[in-house]
Amino acid sequence: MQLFNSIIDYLFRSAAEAGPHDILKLYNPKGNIINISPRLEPNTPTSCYKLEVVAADCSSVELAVSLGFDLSSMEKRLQGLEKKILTDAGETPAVVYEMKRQVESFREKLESVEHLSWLGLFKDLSEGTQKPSPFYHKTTLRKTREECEHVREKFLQMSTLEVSEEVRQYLKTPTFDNWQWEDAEIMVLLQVMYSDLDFIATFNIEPEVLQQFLYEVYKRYNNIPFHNFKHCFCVTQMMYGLIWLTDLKSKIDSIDLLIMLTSAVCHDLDHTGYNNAYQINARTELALRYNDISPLENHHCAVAFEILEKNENNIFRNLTSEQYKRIREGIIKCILATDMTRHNEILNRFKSILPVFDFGNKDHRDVLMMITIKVSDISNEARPMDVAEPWLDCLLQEFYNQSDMEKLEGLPVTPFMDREKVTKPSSQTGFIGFVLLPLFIELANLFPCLEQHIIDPVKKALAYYTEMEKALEKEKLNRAQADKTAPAKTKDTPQQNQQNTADSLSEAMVAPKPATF
Ligand SMILES: Nc1nc2c(ncn2[C@@H]2O[C@H](COP(=O)(O)O)[C@@H](O)[C@H]2O)c(=O)[nH]1
Ligand SMILES: [Zn+2]
Repeated sequence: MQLFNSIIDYLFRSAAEAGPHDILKLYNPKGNIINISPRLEPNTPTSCYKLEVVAADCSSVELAVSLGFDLSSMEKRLQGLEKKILTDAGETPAVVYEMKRQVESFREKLESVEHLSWLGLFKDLSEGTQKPSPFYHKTTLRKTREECEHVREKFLQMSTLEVSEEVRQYLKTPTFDNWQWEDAEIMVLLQVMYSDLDFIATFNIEPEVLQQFLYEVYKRYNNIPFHNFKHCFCVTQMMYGLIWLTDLKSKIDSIDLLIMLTSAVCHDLDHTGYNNAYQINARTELALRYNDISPLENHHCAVAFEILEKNENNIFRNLTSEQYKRIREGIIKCILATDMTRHNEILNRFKSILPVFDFGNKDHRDVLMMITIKVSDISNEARPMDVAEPWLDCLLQEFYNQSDMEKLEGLPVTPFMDREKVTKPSSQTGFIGFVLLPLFIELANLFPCLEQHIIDPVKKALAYYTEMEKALEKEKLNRAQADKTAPAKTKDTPQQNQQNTADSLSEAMVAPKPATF
């Protein structure tokens, strides 16, 4: 029976992707908690059990240490006391019931997600604001007023300075290194883009209005690892680079270019660090508002137009209503196109028109604009390795945060975000090979000059991560073999393990073989 119970426990843990110390709660169709046991009635599609994972073990040693007492042993003592009183007095006194209620309520508090952060079981919150806690969507997500004011002041001071010709040219290339620039400087660089594409003169955009618009945009990007203001800048800067590299100015009109650049600026406004799958599964306010249809992208777009609604931020305020209508329609199309679930649909549309592509055809231009924002959005790997790799770290940090939260909340865990399944190389080889390159190659089919700028570096990145993946696999095999052949051998220390992996990696990196596509 003991063995049976363990197997059942194991099965439920595996199904829920719960860790060995997580608490599993099983509810019957009426919503009552029931025991997980071999005697459970089979469920049916109309009478489902609900399985909930709570990632805290109230009987764990760590918890007892952090609380200063052991909740489980307290419960046992209470049970013993209750038994004794019952035998002595014949009935359980009210005070015991009250104590039991208090212990139960405390246990419930401990098990709820909101309270795990202060226990420090999952994250050291003293790490500082650079690394947000996994609970950042509930706490530190928004920028503070002081932070915004400080950046605004700096930006306004800097915006009167002349940006050198050297920087202006560098800004037009995909090799641009965003990590060298702080947020106020980034705002100046965005201003330069509007200016050097002649938008200020063509659309009569007052400098103060552009500054106010950029400031509002800055404010509405959150302090999260990846989808932050620096990501907004990188996507916009890649879009800007593509416009120059392909000489789009000579092929399409300024309004389309203005749509493309502004869409990139606004495309992830107020991202909370949790993707659409999470929004939908967690039934967030956004998913409810947008009926599960691209909730994030709809929100980014709505926030953009909310900003533009205010006259003092409205960079399009001197345009005719016809022009405004066209811009609004274009921005909505572009931002909605960044939902990756539409990737194949948009790519296939582009592929079908490529053989007859006509810059004079509005439908063709619309698809091209969607493709360029998509390329810009996922273009980190087209940048030099020392610029791209930190972005991957940021992305994985955000992914892991989401999957941790999904586990805590008992939601389906997004597989490509699971820290137990995804590594840096495994994340990139699949993404580059199946998503990024096929998309980039099609854009380069229309503009062959892009080959050296965006395809070559991406191929290098793929080769790099393919080798890294092989090295990690090799290291894993070596370790498994060593464990098998020398079971009595003392285990490597974490430092030794790290050294072994580093040795395998450097061995593999010396002569990377080009990957095949
Ligand atoms: N594994 C990787 N996934 C990536 C990378 N760059 C982007 N992405 C994924 O695409 C979406 C882009 O859309 P966004 O509008 O949300 O920015 C992003 O969320 C990731 O899921 C990458 O280098 N590797
Ligand atoms: Zn993005």
